[in-house]
Amino acid sequence: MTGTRDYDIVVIGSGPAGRRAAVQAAKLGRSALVIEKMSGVGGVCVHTGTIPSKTLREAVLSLTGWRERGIYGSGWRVKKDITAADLRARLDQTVEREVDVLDHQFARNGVTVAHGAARFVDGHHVEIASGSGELLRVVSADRILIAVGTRPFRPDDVPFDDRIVVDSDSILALERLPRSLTVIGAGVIGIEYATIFAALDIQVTLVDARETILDFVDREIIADFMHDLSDYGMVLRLGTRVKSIRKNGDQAVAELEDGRQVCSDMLLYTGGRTGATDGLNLEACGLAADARGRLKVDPQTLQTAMPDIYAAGDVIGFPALAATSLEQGRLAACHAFGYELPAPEPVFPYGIYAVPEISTIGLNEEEARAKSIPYECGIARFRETSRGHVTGPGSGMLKLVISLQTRKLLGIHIVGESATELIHIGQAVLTLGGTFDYFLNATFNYPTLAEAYKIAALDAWNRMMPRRDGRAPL
Ligand SMILES: Cc1cc2nc3c(=O)[nH]c(=O)nc-3n(C[C@H](O)[C@H](O)[C@H](O)COP(=O)(O)OP(=O)(O)OC[C@H]3O[C@@H](n4cnc5c(N)ncnc54)[C@H](O)[C@@H]3O)c2cc1C
Ligand SMILES: NC(=O)c1ccc[n+]([C@@H]2O[C@H](COP(=O)([O-])OP(=O)(O)OC[C@H]3O[C@@H](n4cnc5c(N)ncnc54)[C@H](O)[C@@H]3O)[C@@H](O)[C@H]2O)c1
Repeated sequence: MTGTRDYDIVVIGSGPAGRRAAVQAAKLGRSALVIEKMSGVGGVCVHTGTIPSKTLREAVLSLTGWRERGIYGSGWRVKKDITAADLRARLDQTVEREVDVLDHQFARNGVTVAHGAARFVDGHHVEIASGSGELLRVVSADRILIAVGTRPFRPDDVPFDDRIVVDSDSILALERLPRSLTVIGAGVIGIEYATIFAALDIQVTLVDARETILDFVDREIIADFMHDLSDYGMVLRLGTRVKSIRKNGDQAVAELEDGRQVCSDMLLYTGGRTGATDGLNLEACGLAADARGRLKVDPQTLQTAMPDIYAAGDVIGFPALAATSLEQGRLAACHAFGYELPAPEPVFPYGIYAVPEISTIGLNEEEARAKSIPYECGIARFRETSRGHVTGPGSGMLKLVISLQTRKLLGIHIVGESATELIHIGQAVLTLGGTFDYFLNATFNYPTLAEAYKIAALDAWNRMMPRRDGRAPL
């Protein structure tokens, strides 16, 4: 405790932004209290978002033997009759371990955790209430960080019952595996779940009002990805809005604006998320959220309009990733206690844990063209790497976008096995301002998927090099 207030910082929410901020404050010798309304710490990230969805994906890939199907054939299964209980068992175990690690991290660093819902009394006081609304205590702090995250957007006209019509929270309580699934919303969440369920041989229909999916990703990568989706037999209904969703007995029925109707055993609605600011009584501290419950901050410092109140993580909107939320939490805590950090890297990677994975950083080909930057691309197919043959994943590609003027890497785009890990090799070269010559000259372990970088660099080099016979480059 410093001065007259109870804590140096009170952090509302224990997701990636909140937990990183609290531990950072403690490392700076400050007293920190984390208020969390769920019974376990970790936030949406650990309980309903990142970790559960990635665990489900991993459970599905191991139990179905997905990665070995390229070797043993499409009928290969590690376990026949996979049940919802099989998936939930792995889910519960992973979440429990994550919570344990975080509890221990807080304890080791002297961060106090209070369970209950936080609500502002004024700019330096917060009350904590129990689940039933009973006031437990009021705490004061010099600084407050709002890291309350988001929750699934649930429109009033969608008949959610968390059994047949579910959102990305309630799908995790899955009691049975449906035979058919409709996913409304082909954002990152919708795409990840659609492909995870398709890998279980469940008939999936994916619906989105937009004509195209994942518009921030290089189109050639998406074309490769779409090819895999049609290989699963996934039905795509793009460019059509959902007019109505209803239940008919044990089926969900979605009426589309183009007149078509989709019936399935389960419907997953993933049409975006809303900032969880409504219960915070923001007026009491002089703040207001926008129509989607989000707060505005100074991107350099993460201060809100009230300088002693910071906000970080999904509650401040784009890019709304666990990865970026962690960094924002650290930045906010450092600024709050007088340690100026450089602003976050403007270029950061995206990892989409669909089946197959997609990962991307920097400019894609369409963006390079729109900016009139002269560029060349280098492409490697995973089937060109020996590792691809040894381990099985047949499909996948890595694409480099390279400046023709400077030879610097402008972007890296990957679809396929381990894309979210492989991207970080390219990220290091790109953010350190490296040229693609690094990949031309470096020796790679063999056989590896990372070798795809070298193959892609050679591909670009072949096209950029003047030919001895005077003909145009290949
Ligand atoms: C299905 C899904 C998959 C995802 N996959 C990925 C991924 O693969 N990679 C990635 O980088 N990101 C992913 N994300 C996004 C990632 O989960 C979020 O970016 C991240 O969790 C945001 O962290 P946060 O710190 O803002 O808080 P959150 O994790 O949202 O947690 C906020 C916490 O605040 C608590 N809280 C809210 N209001 C109060 C209150 N009044 N009092 C006390 N506590 C309160 C909540 O109970 C919650 O525990 C995914 C999200 C979803 C939904
Ligand atoms: N791997 C990752 O990094 C990861 C994974 C999951 C989620 N996330 C984060 O979670 C956030 C939320 O993801 P999301 O997928 O819920 O939201 P989103 O806003 O990205 O996507 C929602 C989609 O639903 C569509 N849609 C909405 N209403 C519709 C309707 N009535 N009919 C047809 N289509 C409709 C929209 O066109 C949009 O494509 C993302 O911004 C992302 O940052 C990240």
